[in-house]
Amino acid sequence: SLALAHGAHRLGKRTDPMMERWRNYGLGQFIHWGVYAIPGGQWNGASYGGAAEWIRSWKGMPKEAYDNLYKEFDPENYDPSALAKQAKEMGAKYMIITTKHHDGFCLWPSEYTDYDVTNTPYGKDIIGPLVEAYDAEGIDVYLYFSVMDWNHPGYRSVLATEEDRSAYESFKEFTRNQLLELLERYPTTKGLWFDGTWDEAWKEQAEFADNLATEMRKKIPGLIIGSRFRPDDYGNRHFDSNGDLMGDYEQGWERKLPETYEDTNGNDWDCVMTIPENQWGYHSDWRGHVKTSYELIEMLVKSVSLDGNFVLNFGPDAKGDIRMEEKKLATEIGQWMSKNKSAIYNCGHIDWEKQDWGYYTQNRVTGEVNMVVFNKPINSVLRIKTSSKISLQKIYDLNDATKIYDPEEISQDEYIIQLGDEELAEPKVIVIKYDHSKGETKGYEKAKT
Ligand SMILES: C[C@@H]1N[C@@H](c2nc3ccccc3[nH]2)[C@H](O)[C@@H]1O
Repeated sequence: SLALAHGAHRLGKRTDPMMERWRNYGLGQFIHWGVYAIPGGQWNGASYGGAAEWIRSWKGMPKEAYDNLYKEFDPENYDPSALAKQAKEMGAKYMIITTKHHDGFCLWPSEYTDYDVTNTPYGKDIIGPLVEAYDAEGIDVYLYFSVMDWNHPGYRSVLATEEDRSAYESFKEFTRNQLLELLERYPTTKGLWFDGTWDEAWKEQAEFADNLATEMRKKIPGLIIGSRFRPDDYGNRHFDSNGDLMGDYEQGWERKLPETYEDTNGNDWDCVMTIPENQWGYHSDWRGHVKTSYELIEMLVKSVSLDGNFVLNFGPDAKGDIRMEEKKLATEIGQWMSKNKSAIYNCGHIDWEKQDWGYYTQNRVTGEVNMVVFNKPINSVLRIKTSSKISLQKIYDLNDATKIYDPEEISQDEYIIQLGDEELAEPKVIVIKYDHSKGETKGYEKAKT
């Protein structure tokens, strides 16, 4: 393998308590909020077809107009504790808030730029009260930070000239200052979620990024930083030139999910997901498919079944209100979570053969296996193929203690259980207690073919 000065500094998963806590969250909330919520995807009577937080890049949005929107930022309905309570009700264990998106507008009072909340009619820190409110609800806070910053004069996507390079040095110093400032102001932050690090200019900054990550972890020991921050010595990102993950978890699943455990390379990972097809910031005109609570619950369960966390995005509007569709989904997901959280929190992958009826999650504390059933077969029979040499002790409906399932062994390590006749009204969790006692099997002979 290549000798890298700034590649992966650790092989395999982090095993410290802060990362164990992260690994066991299951469900998180993303919040995308900024001045892009003011136009909300519309300008001059036209609707932007892209992601609302990218409207500045749209030819229908004059840059001058966008860059003055901050003078209108005055979210009179902003209510951090209401947001935190809603997240609690949904069952989120952590929250990621955009401190600064690609446009460079800072939701905290930054010493290093005037393009921040202090120069808006609102005039106050947005981030601080949100951190306090979520901490008070026991929901861990992570800070989203976009390295790409369209507002900073020193920002470059490519370093073509000497002028670019000297300007970019001032941008790097600015970036370091802002990150250290955020950790200083919000020391209960558990980690940083970096974005906007795909530019060629940044891919040349292996040493700078590596040193900055080290410096940030000196300020907050154990700080959790994903794979989207650092480039390696050769400009490779997420995975270094030896194919090793750089960062504490893989941050590559944006609006998509791995299909199999192999797709995860056995790493920790998160999936960040929008409710519409592709809107992170508030867009007043959601086009196309808006996901239902069952679709989102299936994505959550699938993520946990493959050892990942599922982070669902909310985009408050210009006044700071959460739109009706998001409120409804938070409530519906919360209703399911309130009855089935033991199949999500502290759970992860088990290498039993995936079945069509749904997903397995294994509780890392109790060892119990959860069958999360989404698809009831036409014959109401659920097939269970376990790993070898285990014996099933008890199979029961998580939400109906009177419902015990009697497994019928149909071949080596293969069983079936019979569901009742009733239709599934919602994803059903069936719990399997098992142990490794030498299960006596009927000594099935494999067919000789
Ligand atoms: C988490 C998501 N990442 C940002 C983003 N910018 C992109 C540019 C190109 C392709 C995908 C992108 N996602 C989105 O604006 C959102 O913040």
